Amino acid sequence: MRYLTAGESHGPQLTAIVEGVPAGLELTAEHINEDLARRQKGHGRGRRMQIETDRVQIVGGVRHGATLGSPVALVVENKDFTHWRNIMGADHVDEDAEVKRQITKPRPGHADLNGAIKYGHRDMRNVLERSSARETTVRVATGAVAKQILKAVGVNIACHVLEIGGVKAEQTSYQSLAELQEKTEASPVRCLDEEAGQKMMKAIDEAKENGDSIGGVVEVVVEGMPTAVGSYVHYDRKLDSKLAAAIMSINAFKGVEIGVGFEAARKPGSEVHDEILWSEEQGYTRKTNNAGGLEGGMTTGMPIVVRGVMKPIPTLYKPLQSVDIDTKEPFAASIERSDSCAVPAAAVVAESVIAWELASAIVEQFGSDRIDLLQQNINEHRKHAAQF
Ligand SMILES: Cc1cc2nc3c(=O)[nH]c(=O)nc-3n(C[C@H](O)[C@H](O)[C@H](O)COP(=O)(O)O)c2cc1C
Ligand SMILES: C=C(O[C@@H]1CC(C(=O)O)=C[C@@H](OP(=O)(O)O)[C@H]1O)C(=O)O
Repeated sequence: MRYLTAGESHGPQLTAIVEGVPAGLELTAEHINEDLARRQKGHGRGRRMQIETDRVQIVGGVRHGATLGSPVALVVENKDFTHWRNIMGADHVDEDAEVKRQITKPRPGHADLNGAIKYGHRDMRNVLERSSARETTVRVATGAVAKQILKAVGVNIACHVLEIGGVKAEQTSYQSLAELQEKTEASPVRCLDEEAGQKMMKAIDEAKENGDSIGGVVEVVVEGMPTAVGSYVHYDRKLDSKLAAAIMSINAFKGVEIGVGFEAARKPGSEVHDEILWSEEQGYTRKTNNAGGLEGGMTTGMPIVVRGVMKPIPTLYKPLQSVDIDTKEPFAASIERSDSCAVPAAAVVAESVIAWELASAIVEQFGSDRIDLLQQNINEHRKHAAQF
């Protein structure tokens, strides 16, 4: 499967075209809207989220709640566009100098300066409109399609927040993914540990009061993946490399860990590698899951555990120093609105991009035209792996 997205943050809409979705998959706007709403939530979001109520329009590839096998086209409208119609000039040319006023002051931590140099834009609005994380809206929509594929083959996925601004969740254990989902959905910071969640909210409020911003760590957990999905034979077919790239593709994400991740550097091999067990009922299992469900670029059948670190939001009310590209004079940027922390929202984005990679790997390995054949192939594969 593959997809492309198009659209600017303050343009009329975001669009995604998703190709290779098997025919016969149950898919409605409701499935997607649920995740779009989850992405909008979270303590620390700015005023833009009060303007938008993200809803998808499925404009291709689906009839009467099921996919056709043709490209699935998804649209999410930017309500804020009504305020930006003239500035964006998406459908007309406006010669009014005030309307076309250029952004010549690059914001540290954003794509502004590098993007302007790369594409030769003297007006950095031409960069920031597309580099904005507004695009994650349609990536969550494509992730919701992927989640329908995962659901059809018995794979469940959830996300939660482990850390914000140095406040760590102490209590991170849960009985089931359903419990994890339910509890974190009720938390304003998507954190399982209520007490830590309160402290995280306080940290966000304090950062905001100080004109600052904070980042954090999110975790995605996946259960029910068949064993031996992915490959070890080529760098670009290793599933762990695809998951890492997916996390790193999210705006503001600066690091990724799978399983024990960086902790592996501080432990001996005997405490890192997951010993192999076999039983009549369960087939092959592992004593531990330090590998986070991946070995040799393939799934082990144990839960997949991926974490990502998000840097603090770069646009600050407390201005950072930069240089005007026209005058070359230094200036301290002031801003109108921004999120002060988007870690809870970014957790949903992380869940979506991981869902996409896993569903793609499944479709690639087990066939792609019809969801019923895909289900049959996976059932066969599960039997093969258990009896192996
Ligand atoms: C859900 C989400 C919301 C974000 N909101 C903002 C924001 O309001 N203000 C801002 O400056 N950056 C925000 N960012 C981060 C920037 O988009 C990001 O730092 C920027 O595009 C530069 O990319 P890089 O940090 O990956 O290098 C957000 C990121 C995500 C994932
Ligand atoms: C619009 C979203 O996030 C935006 C991401 C973003 C950025 O620079 O990445 C900047 C802000 O946009 P604005 O400048 O319009 O307030 C956020 O609101 C969204 O998540 O849907």
